[in-house]
Amino acid sequence: MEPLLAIRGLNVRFGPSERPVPAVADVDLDVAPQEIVGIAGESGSGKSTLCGAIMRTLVRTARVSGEVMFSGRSLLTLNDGEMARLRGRELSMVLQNPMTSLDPLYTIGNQVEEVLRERRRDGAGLRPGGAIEVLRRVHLTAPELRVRQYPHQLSGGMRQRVLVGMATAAAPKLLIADEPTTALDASIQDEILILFRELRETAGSAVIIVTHDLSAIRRLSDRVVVMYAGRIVEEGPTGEVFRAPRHPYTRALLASLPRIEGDEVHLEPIPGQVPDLASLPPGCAFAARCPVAKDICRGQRPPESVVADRHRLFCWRAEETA
Ligand SMILES: Nc1ncnc2c1ncn2[C@@H]1O[C@H](COP(=O)(O)OP(=O)(O)OP(=O)(O)O)[C@@H](O)[C@H]1O
Repeated sequence: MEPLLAIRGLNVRFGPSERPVPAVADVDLDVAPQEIVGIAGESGSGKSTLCGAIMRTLVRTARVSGEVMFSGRSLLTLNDGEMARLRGRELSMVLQNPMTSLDPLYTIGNQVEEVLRERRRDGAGLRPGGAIEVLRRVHLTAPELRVRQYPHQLSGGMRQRVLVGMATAAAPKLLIADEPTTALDASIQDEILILFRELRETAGSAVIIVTHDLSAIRRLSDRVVVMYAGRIVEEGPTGEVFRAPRHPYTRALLASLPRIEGDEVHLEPIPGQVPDLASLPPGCAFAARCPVAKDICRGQRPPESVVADRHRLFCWRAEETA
């Protein structure tokens, strides 16, 4: 099947060209229509930068090169007007902080209606019911009241529901959700994640979800992409990667999840620190922390190994980790 999103050779660099910070390096990634892809990795691994490059929100702060094909169009070369038309319609983003994504001066109803108006302008046949119906679909309580309220009158969980509702109403081909539940209570996180699944069912959307919460990725996504120091280190079907992770970094990341055995909680933090992107070693960026690294890992960048259908990793020890 033709991918909905096809990224090739994507590089994003911040900072001066003499001392660039390669926040995303040589990323190739496909997302199929209606697929849910989870992106995992420690803080600073380039997850948000990757999303920003797709949405083209970094053009003024970073140097972006490579190719991002979305639904047959090259996003990095579209003009600003064309990109603005895609955003919020075919391509939507839900961010961590729902307060900054909603306008404090307009009621919730006004803001949802605006999305619906744009859709009608695009000729979309919408179900009747308007904003109240949109809010009901994301299980917001008392939607008749909420449409008359302002963002500050809602809790964080309610605001995030509103944003997911607006994204659902826009029925984008691709929704990018960057840490969409981090600011929320644990009890609400699951409900928001379920909404992303519903978005796929009802609107046929594909979803890229970035999160520190590996268990959310396990429950929600079809495929998982693990990033380290700006590069993809492993990518594969979620069940397979969680059952049998191949990259030593993926293994370490999964081992760092809390495990409950009897009355005890076990977790093994990953020793060492994330490297400074401005002065990366020549080989594998994880080598300094890797329990199975050998000389070649420190000297040369590992090649891609395809270990199963759509399951690949970048590791000199790929054969031994089977
Ligand atoms: N505007 C910027 N200018 C300079 N460096 C930046 C900028 N934005 C991000 N970076 C750097 O790029 C690297 C990747 O950051 P990014 O936010 O993409 O990581 P992340 O994996 O999303 O982290 P987190 O999980 O904490 O959100 C970091 O080292 C960060 O310091």
